[in-house]
Amino acid sequence: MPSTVYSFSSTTELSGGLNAFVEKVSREAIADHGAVSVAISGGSLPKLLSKDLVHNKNVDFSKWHMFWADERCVGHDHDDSNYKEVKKTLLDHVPIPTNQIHSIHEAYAINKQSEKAAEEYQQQVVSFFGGNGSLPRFDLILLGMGPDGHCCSLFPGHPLLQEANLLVAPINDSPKPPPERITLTFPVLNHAKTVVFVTAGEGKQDMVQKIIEEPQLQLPCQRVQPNAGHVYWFVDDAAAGKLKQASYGTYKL
Ligand SMILES: O=C1O[C@H](COP(=O)(O)O)[C@@H](O)[C@H](O)[C@H]1O
Repeated sequence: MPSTVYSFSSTTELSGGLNAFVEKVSREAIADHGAVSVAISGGSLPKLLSKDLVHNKNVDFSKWHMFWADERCVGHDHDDSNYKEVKKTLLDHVPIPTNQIHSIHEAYAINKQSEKAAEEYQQQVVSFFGGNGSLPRFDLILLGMGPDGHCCSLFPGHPLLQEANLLVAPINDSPKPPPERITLTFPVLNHAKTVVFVTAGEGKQDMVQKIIEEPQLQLPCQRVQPNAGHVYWFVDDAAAGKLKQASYGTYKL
């Protein structure tokens, strides 16, 4: 099924729409199974997500379980840390219980032991979802889009795009620094209930156009196609600047 694209006149409007959408996903997940499993990536996303969400009293954050869609092998207080950015923008302001925040093993990350970090993180994912052999099904995966079309730490042309067994994979040659990282893999992304890409700014408009209107390119973001879920794009008008009008609509609750 094609993804749904919502474009907003500004990043302020985008954050407002995303806030309303996340509130709805959270409410539905809690009504269905009493908890919300969320995976989030880094970059520009955490700030766009958190602007209004941190003030939203209709979201029951006590039921949230936070995971990272990808993480860099650095300490939690390093400026490259996706954990640090999410902590600063979101976790420091909302009441998610600390034992429901699933971050990368810091010692492995500091020592750039990406294989061990990925293995340990996969174990955290399996422990939460249950290790009965079935794939984890996240309620919500929030992703950014790199200007080259990457998502998580899944880069164009990289062998990790073919990874079919691991849930969490190490990478030691990320073309975007730092080179050592861990990432959720496509089997996990494509088993999620809801995946939301969030991207803004004119610098992203060429890639947004390619991803939405040229599916044959098979860029990493285009390979996110949950088999029983849906992909949404939340973009501002600057990022949507090269899309045909027919490719997007305006989000209304
Ligand atoms: O390296 C990364 O980049 C992407 C995109 O970041 P953005 O700043 O262009 O939004 C991000 O989604 C990913 O988590 C991160 O590790």
